[in-house]
Amino acid sequence: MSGIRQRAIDACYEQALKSYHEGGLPIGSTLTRGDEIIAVGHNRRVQQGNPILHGEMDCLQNAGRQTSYRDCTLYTSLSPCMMCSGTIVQFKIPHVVICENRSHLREPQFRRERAVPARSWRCRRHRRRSPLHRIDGALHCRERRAMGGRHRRLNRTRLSLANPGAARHGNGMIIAVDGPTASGKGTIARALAAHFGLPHLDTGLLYRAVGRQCALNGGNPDDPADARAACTFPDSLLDDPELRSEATGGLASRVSIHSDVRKALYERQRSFATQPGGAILDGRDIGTVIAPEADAKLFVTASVEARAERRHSEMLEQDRAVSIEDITADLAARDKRDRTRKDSPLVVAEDALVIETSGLRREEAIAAAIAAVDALLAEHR
Ligand SMILES: Nc1ncnc2c1ncn2[C@@H]1O[C@H](COP(=O)(O)OP(=O)(O)OP(=O)(O)O)[C@@H](O)[C@H]1O
Ligand SMILES: Nc1ccn([C@H]2C[C@H](O)[C@@H](COP(=O)(O)O)O2)c(=O)n1
Repeated sequence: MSGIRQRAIDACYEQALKSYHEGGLPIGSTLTRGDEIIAVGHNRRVQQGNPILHGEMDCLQNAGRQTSYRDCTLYTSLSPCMMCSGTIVQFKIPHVVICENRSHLREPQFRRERAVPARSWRCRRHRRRSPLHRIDGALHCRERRAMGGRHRRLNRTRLSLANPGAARHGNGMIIAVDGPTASGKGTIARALAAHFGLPHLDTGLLYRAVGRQCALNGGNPDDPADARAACTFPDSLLDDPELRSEATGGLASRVSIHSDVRKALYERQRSFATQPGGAILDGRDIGTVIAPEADAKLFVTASVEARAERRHSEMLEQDRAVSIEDITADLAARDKRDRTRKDSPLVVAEDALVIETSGLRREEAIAAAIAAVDALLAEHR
């Protein structure tokens, strides 16, 4: 990454941290021209009791009047709000670099429509483009994760400071999404995470990693000792595309019946759920075992037929020929195993809202889930 970009991103972070230490919201911003940092600023809404002093506004104010912003780049530690996006358009700032927007993605459409190029990041080694992290420059995935990670940690802190509802447990808002295979819980959980600005964990992936590791070890997933031994899988396995396959889903369902496996994975899920700033997790036992104190619990479900249809379409898209009958039989077997196992079976938590998605399009299911969470949070207030 070029020197100025690195310095500007570092300056955003330092400004965000400064605000945090002043008791404010940790959001920082930097304005650059060529190789020079013209100004820095940070959110001072709390410190000054000024509702419009966002990080970007503070930075632009500190820069003073500029005859033109044509050759400027505005860096911001978090996705700019409508007011700041409007100012960016008004000042004709041609480039915006968003250091981290997984925690909170705001007004991307507004900026796109008005042709403000928020630069997307591309891995210098894999040439993959990331739609989420918008740290510009030639970064390798790992460097990007480290850069975005520290901004994300601060941004999560921002959520608990900015959203009093989210601080109900002094630990941030927890949303639990449970449901059977292919019910759409992952789709809903990811959309809720973007909407509420929360980090998300797909807990099924952890069980899939155990199942896969067990197979790689040449173990038997039905044997408790073999399954337990597979719990020490390396983190890199979580990136293995094979984890998403139906075969691994079946292995995951088999290893997940063993209490030792569930115990081994408990702490990882629990600490994700209780991290400062809150979290959203999807799985089978989030609302009942992992985070029974969750602020909002959803149980997402759909008929076996609808779920089999969805899986079938997914597979056709991937050019994989499997009959719908085979998929239906596999789903039914996994449902039975997940619902009837002794330890932490898939059940609807008493205080969960059920969302039946069979007749709902994706967007409708997401809208229903957002409305349900809003209703559950309103109940708590
Ligand atoms: N309401 C919906 N209508 C149609 N298709 C949907 C709907 N919700 C999700 N899908 C599609 O169904 C498939 C399964 O959805 P998703 O991965 O969200 O389910 P899941 O419950 O998280 O599955 P898994 O148990 O494998 O983690 C995906 O291809 C998704 O795009
Ligand atoms: N919290 C969880 C998450 C998953 N499992 C098991 C049961 C599932 O069949 C399997 C794969 O999950 P998926 O990726 O399809 O959501 O993992 C569980 O027991 N508890």
